[in-house]
Amino acid sequence: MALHINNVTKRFGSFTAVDDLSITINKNQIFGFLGANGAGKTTTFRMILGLIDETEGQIRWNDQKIDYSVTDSMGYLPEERGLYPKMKVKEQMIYLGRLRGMEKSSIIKALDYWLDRFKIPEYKDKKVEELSKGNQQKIQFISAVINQPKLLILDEPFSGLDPVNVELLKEAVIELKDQGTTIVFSSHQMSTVEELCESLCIMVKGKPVVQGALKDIKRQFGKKNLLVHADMDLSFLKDMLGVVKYAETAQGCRLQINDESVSQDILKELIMRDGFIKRFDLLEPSLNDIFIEKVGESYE
Ligand SMILES: Nc1ncnc2c1ncn2[C@@H]1O[C@H](COP(=O)(O)OP(=O)(O)OP(=O)(O)O)[C@@H](O)[C@H]1O
Repeated sequence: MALHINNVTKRFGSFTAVDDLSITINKNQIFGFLGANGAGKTTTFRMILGLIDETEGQIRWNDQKIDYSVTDSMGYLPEERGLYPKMKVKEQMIYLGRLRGMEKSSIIKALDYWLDRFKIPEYKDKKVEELSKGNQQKIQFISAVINQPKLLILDEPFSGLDPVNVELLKEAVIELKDQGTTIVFSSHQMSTVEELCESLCIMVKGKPVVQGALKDIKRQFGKKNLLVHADMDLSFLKDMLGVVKYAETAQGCRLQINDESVSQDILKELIMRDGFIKRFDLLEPSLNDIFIEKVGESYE
């Protein structure tokens, strides 16, 4: 099972919101969509779900065009959350589950499971408007997964959640992946994307500017981070050849360097200066570094 997005473009009038996007997302994968506000993530999700038509190109789920015959096996957490505030959680879930062709008994069984999982069983008979924003979000997530979807699309699922609930949701996403669900999500939380996704795409103005497996993206980025903590004035490091960024932090000096070999030059220089070196860590670039460079260029 795979989701194929082939040369997809979406125009609204003369404005191009998604520009020649091609991606394959395999079964059991968690795929991340990143991009600045307005980059085209939500538009892509709506096309995947068949809510809007692509202007050019095609999207296929298991080689099939996405229409009503397959949407029962999909789950969607939309960016504009859409629960009925006056309806009780249980009634709402029964309504949404029935729309997807589920039996009432299996809806209740799944609802009980997820409410327990999210540690909110007491909200089953509460109206949605009585719940906090974070708890409403968990209910919205449950509504997206109540039918055990094969393809799950989550638009900003972690926004507005406290760190404990982010963890609960991350665990749920991993569990669904392990059970065979293909998950596509967007997020502005780089560390979460880094933890969950093997593959991702960074979009800028509708175009994919970075795409592929996270480990390859990091390798191709080339630059590395270096953390140096030593009993000496380290400010000379900012003038060394190959040092792109320099910042003093509580843990020491955090540098971005052009490539690994620069770290050897720095180490030699530190040894020559004869101060006590407490820490010298060569680190992979973070997704945040990559995002800021790639998306930042588009602001210039
Ligand atoms: N129905 C529409 N008509 C006209 N323009 C639209 C429509 N839907 C989206 N757009 C435009 O397409 C662009 C992409 O919007 P989209 O919502 O896909 O971005 P996004 O990456 O999800 O952004 P965010 O991170 O802010 O949610 C935006 O410039 C938006 O204004």
